[in-house]
Amino acid sequence: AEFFSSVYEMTKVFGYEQKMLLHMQKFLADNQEKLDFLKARLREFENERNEAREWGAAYFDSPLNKYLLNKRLTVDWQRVENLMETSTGEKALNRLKKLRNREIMPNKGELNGAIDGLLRLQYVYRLEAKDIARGILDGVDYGNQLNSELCVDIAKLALRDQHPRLAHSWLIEANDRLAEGEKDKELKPQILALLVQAKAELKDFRGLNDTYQELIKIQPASEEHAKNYESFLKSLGENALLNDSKPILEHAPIPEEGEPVGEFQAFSLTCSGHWRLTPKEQRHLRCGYVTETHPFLWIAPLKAEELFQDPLLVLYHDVIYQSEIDVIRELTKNKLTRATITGINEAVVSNVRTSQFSFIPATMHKVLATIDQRVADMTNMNMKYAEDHQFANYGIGGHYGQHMDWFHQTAIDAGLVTSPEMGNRIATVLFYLSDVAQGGGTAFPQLKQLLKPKKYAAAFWHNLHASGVGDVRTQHGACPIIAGSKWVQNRWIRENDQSDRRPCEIWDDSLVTYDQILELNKQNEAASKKVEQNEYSE
Ligand SMILES: O=C(O)CCC(=O)C(=O)O
Ligand SMILES: [Fe+2]
Repeated sequence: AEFFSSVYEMTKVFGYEQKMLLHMQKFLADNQEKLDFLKARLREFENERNEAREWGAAYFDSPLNKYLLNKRLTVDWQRVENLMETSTGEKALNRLKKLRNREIMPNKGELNGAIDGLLRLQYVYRLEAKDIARGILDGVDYGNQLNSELCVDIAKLALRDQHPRLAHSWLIEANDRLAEGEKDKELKPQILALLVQAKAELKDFRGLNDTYQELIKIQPASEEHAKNYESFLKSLGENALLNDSKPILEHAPIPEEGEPVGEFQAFSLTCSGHWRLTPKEQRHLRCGYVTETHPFLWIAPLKAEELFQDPLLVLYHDVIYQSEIDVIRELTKNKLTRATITGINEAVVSNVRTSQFSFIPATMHKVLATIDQRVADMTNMNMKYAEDHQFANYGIGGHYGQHMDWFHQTAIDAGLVTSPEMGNRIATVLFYLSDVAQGGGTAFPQLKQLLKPKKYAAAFWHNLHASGVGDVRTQHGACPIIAGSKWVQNRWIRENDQSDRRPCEIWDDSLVTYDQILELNKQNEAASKKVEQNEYSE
């Protein structure tokens, strides 16, 4: 059902839960009625016995009493037994079960998916477990509390997904949140055992030892713990620095200028706003009205905001209307499916892209054709070779990791690209069909740009160099949603028939220095001379 990847699905499920509540109420009412009846019988029987006791031995002298006792022990008790035997509220229970077994309902795997989403939010936005457990997400208080058991569940997944820092912070939180009751007494050794594991991965050997000692104090007989500890000591070998104590930070420090940074890390730093352009770097960027591309624009100019010049990245404001969005919502109703990414041999469902999407051809509705005319005005491109309109909805925690929109040759060769004859994706127009309450921006790590979704706006960028080579600087992704629901529309424009719109060049404009371009020209000249010579020699 993949319900966690879309708020749209989540509202449906939420509606079903309302019905489940009603069935549970019915179940309770039926059972209450039964219990009330049984209680009344119990009191009746007790009264009769008390009366008998008052009579003493004389009780059995009365033939009437004999009869009453017999009647009770046969018919009345039989009735009670029968009633006790029947399962009450079965109908309500079956209805409840049926609802929960619906396709759309979340399953255990999706519970993990929801925790994954939460961990992603924590990692990307550098949130603290302490705050999340109190219901505070990036400064906004949602007022819910996570108990110790839930914190342990989250920690387990964090450990499994190689986030020992996050696991560590969730375990500390779980420990702080232990309550008095029996249930939480069982949790304590579990928490300590997991802490030992996390501390081992974080190489906090001193802390590990201390935690282990605490663990065997409350669970001395556990062979499993002892075995884990043994094998851990062995793996450390000679160099076990058991006195090494390390303060454990919940998040890795922000990398310094020039330090190597992983791609997902760079994407995350852009999402969280830690990577951004300085005012000086942005000084040459302009905002303005665009009127040149179509005479109609003299009446209704486009509002353009330049975000980057090379590669070109522009944000257009107010380029789609509520009436159009209403049509789109109607067109995509019940058509969304879990998004996939292009894998090695096939499209695959992946945690890298958790959203729901649908492709709709422009011929489906005249509104889509109108939008395309506007896209042509915005981009000065020929829309004849554009893909179908793609609509996507992201739920809480939903995201799309860093990627390039253009196709790698390997994907084309493997036959994974639809209509490869239309060429590569020369440009993208990404419409924002909703605002997003918190998070959910579009991040371009290489350009240090974070676009906050703004309803009715659209981002436009070139994916390819003028030579047709894919431009790696256009790498981007959808940051995870903290709160709200995000709707976007993608227009992917292909290379075909654009030569009069964006003339191609033989050099690759990723070669930023002029010297490099001259060098490439020289090579090209030499190569073409060689071709000429070959032609003459034939
Ligand atoms: O939703 C976003 O912000 C970006 C989506 C995206 O990059 C894509 O669908 O290719
Ligand atoms: Fe994209």
